[in-house]
Amino acid sequence: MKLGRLNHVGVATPSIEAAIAYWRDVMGAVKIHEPFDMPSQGVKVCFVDTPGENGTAGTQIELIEPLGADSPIHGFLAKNPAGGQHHMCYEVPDIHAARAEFLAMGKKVLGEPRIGAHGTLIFFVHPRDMGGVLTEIMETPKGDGTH
Ligand SMILES: CC[C@H](C(=O)O)C(=O)SCCNC(=O)CCNC(=O)[C@H](O)C(C)(C)COP(=O)(O)OP(=O)(O)OC[C@H]1O[C@@H](n2cnc3c(N)ncnc32)[C@H](O)[C@@H]1OP(=O)(O)O
Ligand SMILES: [Co+2]
Repeated sequence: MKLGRLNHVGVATPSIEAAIAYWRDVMGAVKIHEPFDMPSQGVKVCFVDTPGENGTAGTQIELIEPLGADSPIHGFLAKNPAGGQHHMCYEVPDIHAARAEFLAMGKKVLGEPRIGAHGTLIFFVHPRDMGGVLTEIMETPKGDGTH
């Protein structure tokens, strides 16, 4: 595996609306994208841009709020009612090769690759096998790399 770009840090929240106010008013975020629902993934999502180097796109904060009774983040918020750092997402050039590598290392890969919030294939690796950090792997978006 070759460590790729940190695409986003996932932050779970009970309220994206309240989290937007925090990132705007406390943290001074200047680019907060429109929230959108991902029913297939059981979350509402909102991306907050952080500044990159020399005009390049920086890493994003991915705010996620439960959507529906089966949301995979209900358990996390039950343990962390105020929300908190939920996952880290790294880019790879080939999602299928990356998945095979994690499986070969005996890591618990969660489910099959599926379309994530940036419209490319993603998968997750269980925190128990990743130093306690829920890890998302996503295929690098094609195109100019803007969000
Ligand atoms: C896909 C759209 C978007 C994108 O970027 O494209 C997203 O990122 S959406 C993000 C939300 N979706 C997911 O997180 C899917 C993958 N997650 C899961 O399948 C579950 O959350 C899972 C299996 C990691 C945990 O499920 P659950 O909380 O129901 O299980 P447990 O409560 O039994 O937890 C087991 C064990 O893991 C610890 N845990 C749970 N969540 C996290 C976490 N986010 N970070 C670190 N550790 C976590 C939990 O404390 C338990 O530990 P233990 O020591 O066994 O008590
Ligand atoms: Co994510």
